[in-house]
Parts: sequence; structure tokens; C-alpha cells
Amino acid sequence: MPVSSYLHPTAMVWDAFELQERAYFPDGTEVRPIAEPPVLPKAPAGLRLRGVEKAFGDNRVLRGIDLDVPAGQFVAIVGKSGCGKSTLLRLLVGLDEPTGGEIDFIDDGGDRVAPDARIVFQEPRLLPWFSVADNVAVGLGDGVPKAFARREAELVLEEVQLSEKAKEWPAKLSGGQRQRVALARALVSRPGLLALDEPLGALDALTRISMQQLLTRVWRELGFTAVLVTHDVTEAVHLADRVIVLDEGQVTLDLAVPQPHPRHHGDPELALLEGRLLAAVLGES
Ligand SMILES: Nc1ncnc2c1ncn2[C@@H]1O[C@H](COP(=O)(O)OP(=O)(O)OP(=O)(O)O)[C@@H](O)[C@H]1O
Repeated sequence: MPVSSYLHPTAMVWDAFELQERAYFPDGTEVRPIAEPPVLPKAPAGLRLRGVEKAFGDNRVLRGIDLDVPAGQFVAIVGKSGCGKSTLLRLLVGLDEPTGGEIDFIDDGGDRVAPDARIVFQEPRLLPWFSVADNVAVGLGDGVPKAFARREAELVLEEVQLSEKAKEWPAKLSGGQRQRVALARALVSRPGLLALDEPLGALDALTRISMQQLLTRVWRELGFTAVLVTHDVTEAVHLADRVIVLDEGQVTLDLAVPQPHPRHHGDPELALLEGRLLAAVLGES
């Protein structure tokens, strides 16, 4: 039996790439040596939440969330401090379990698919003893051949416009650049869903605007589903197709943002939406 013929085809391509050996698909055809490894093809993953609850002891943080997010949509979640935004995000990416209800990942046709999500936090959480490229490759997990991981890291660093820093140490980067590395690490496995927990919250105003533009571009190019938690309603309406307001663990407003990209600061229609959102967050509507 040909070596590796029991492996998943993608794994065989990795083998061929890493070991420069002959590898075969299950039908016996040889895997051609590849100069350029493929970017992992992934479809966006939509979400279906039904009656999602989360309690910490007596503290009922999420109280029956029902939500449908179509594959490829960009959703922002805003709300007062402590209303449960980060808790909801942690449930979506599997960092915590709901105490009630169901969370399903779905495809375009509404069929359930395997959970496939990554998260970016406010702090980049990079490994200081790894280069930028190696930090990004961490996002592919263990057991991936080094040469393949290196190439994928290079590709995604190009997407976040940081190729020239691939060999640099994280300590040598600016705050915005570190956050771009964290974004690249989350995207390198081409997740179906990207969760963003205040990822721009620690950046200065100008860097924040350029990161918003970068996020929009990367989302449009790669096509994943995005769920962004932010305190900033201006940021929410600039990035998202739809903004959800959470209050005491319940959805109190679900607002579409139909404006096409690129969106401009000072756009009066966006300002109107910001006003509605702010009123809802403050409980004035
Ligand atoms: N691991 C935990 N154990 C106990 N309580 C928790 C835990 N995580 C969150 N909470 C509680 O859940 C509530 C919601 O917290 P969460 O971090 O989701 O709010 P948030 O809306 O993201 O707030 P912020 O905008 O300030 O980040 C808070 O009362 C918090 O104390």
C-alpha cells in the first residue's frame, strides 16, 4: 500500500510538501509536488442560537438569547459594561458552555456543521520568544509540518500587510502591529467564524481607524462570518452589517446597517443609526 494513502488528502499534500517524498491519494494517483501549498479552503459558518442561557451561580448573565446569523455576515454586539457581551462571545467560540439552550454552527443551507471559530482579544497575547511568523503559525495548531505552516503564515501576514515583519520579535512592534499579528494568528486556519472581543479597544484613535479599514478589507476578501464586541457604536456602524444591543443578558435591539462599504466618518445616515444605538444602550429608547 502506498505510504500515507490512509491519510486525509490535505495531510498528504502537507507530507509531500514537507518531506519531498512521493505521496498518493486513496485511488492510487500520485500527489504532485507543489511549489505553492494551497490556502485552506473554508466556507463561512453561520450561527443559530436558541434560548441560550448562561448563569454563574445565581447571576443569570444571558437570559434566553435567540439569534440567527447567516454565513458571511458581520455582526456587532454593543451594550453597557457587564451586560454579557464577552460571555456570549466565549460561548460562541467554545471557551465556555451555556447553562441552557443550543448554539449551532450552520452552513448556507441551514444544515448543522462542525464548530469552527477563532477569537481575537483586546490584548494580542503573543508569545514573546517566538518570531512574528511563528506566532502566526501557532494558530494552525500542533502537528502541521513546519514548511507548510511557514508558507500559510506568510500568506496571512501579507493579508494583514505585515510581511516585512515576519522575522521580527513581538517586542519590536507597535501596538497596532501586534494586534495585526493576533488577527493573522486567528485567520491562518481560515476559520468559518471570527469572534472579536474589543480587538481595537487599546489602540489610539488613528491606528484604530486604519485597523477598522483593514478588518473590513480582510473580512470582504476572506468571507468569514464575524462577530465583534465593542463599546463603540461608531465602530459598530462602520464595520457591521447588523448591530445587536444587549441589555442584562437579552437582545433589546437588532438593527440592520445597509450602507455599502467603504463607509465614511461623518456620513449622516450612519450618524442617525449611531444615535439610535446609543439611545438603546443607555436605555432611552
Ligand atoms: N467566569 C466568570 N465567573 C463569574 N462571573 C462571571 C464570569 N465571567 C463573567 N462573569 C460575570 O458575567 C457578567 C457579564 O460579564 P461580561 O464580561 O460578559 O460583560 P461585558 O458586557 O463583556 O462587560 P465589559 O463591557 O465590561 O467587558 C458580569 O457580571 C461578570 O461579573
